[in-house]
Amino acid sequence: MSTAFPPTSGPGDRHDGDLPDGRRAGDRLSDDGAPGRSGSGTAPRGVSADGDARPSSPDSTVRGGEVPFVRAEGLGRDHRLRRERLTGPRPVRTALHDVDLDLAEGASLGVIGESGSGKTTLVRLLLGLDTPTRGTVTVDGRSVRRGRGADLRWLRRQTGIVFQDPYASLDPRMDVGRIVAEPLQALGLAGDSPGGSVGESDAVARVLTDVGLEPDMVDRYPHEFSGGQRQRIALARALVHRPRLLVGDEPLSALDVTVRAQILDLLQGLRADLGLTLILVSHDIGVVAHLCDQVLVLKDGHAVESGATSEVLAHPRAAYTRDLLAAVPRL
Ligand SMILES: Nc1ncnc2c1ncn2[C@@H]1O[C@H](COP(=O)(O)OP(=O)(O)OP(=O)(O)O)[C@@H](O)[C@H]1O
Repeated sequence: MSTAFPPTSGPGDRHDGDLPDGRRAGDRLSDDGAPGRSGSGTAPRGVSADGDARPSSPDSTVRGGEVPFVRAEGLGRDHRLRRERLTGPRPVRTALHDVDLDLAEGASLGVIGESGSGKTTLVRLLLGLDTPTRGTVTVDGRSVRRGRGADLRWLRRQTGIVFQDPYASLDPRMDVGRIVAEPLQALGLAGDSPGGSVGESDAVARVLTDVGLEPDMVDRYPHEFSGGQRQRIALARALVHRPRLLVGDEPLSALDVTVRAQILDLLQGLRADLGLTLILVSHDIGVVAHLCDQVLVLKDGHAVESGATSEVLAHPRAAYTRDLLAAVPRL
């Protein structure tokens, strides 16, 4: 089903510019964006405190609210592997099995599971960075489709992404001002672009302040910053165009414990202040418990459990979830 919710419109939908798709976690981020929030997005709907979750079930859903901002239906991804012999069929590895997911605007979803369970695959499909073998994705009621003639600028404008490695994700040749402004330029939102309307230096100064950095850091280069500061820069870049959806693929795991706590608090504050919808991929169940009101547990590409985080953590139904929780020394 390609669900057609009335798409909200806003200033972000009126600009041109895009970046190529097909990136993997760790790629430089410059392909997101939305310069303002759409009308209905200003008051995040979110999920209720108890998460409005449906009963957990295999390959089931995270039902976050009445109108899903992000919806995946029957989402699956197979990879054809190389033949071991010249004859015979090419074996298939299924990275994701038919996952359904609904997430209301303003809600936060943690995607957890062991390495290789399909977390990054799911996120890449949701963001239109990879093409599903099966199923559909809609964001804000619009179909996320790749391929010839596809134009995902509208999605880039609504999305910010933060990756794991704050060292690899920042271009060492660019100063902070250029790094953070990159999405505005790439999406044609900066005032000096045709049709662009966002004052670049003001937007950069504002978002640097939002993430706890000084606006006068714009002339400095990534190597002059600590890991935590770099992740703040990456966060500033992800948010400079005021996206509605923030996606973090292990954004804290490369940081040491103290810095991790600071960035965790920062993310929590930003999410509330900016009314962001959050999808967070993390190995760290403690991080998910802190930040996310919904959780989806993946195992071997299957959604084995989903629901309100408090409920899933307190009463895990799937044996796999219980094992994951047991593997955490203390939440
Ligand atoms: N291009 C590809 N070709 C073949 N197999 C792939 C490809 N991309 C991913 N896979 C496989 O799909 C499965 C899911 O991978 P994915 O990267 O989504 O896992 P993950 O949960 O994000 O892992 P990690 O936590 O280690 O990042 C893995 O078995 C992986 O080897």
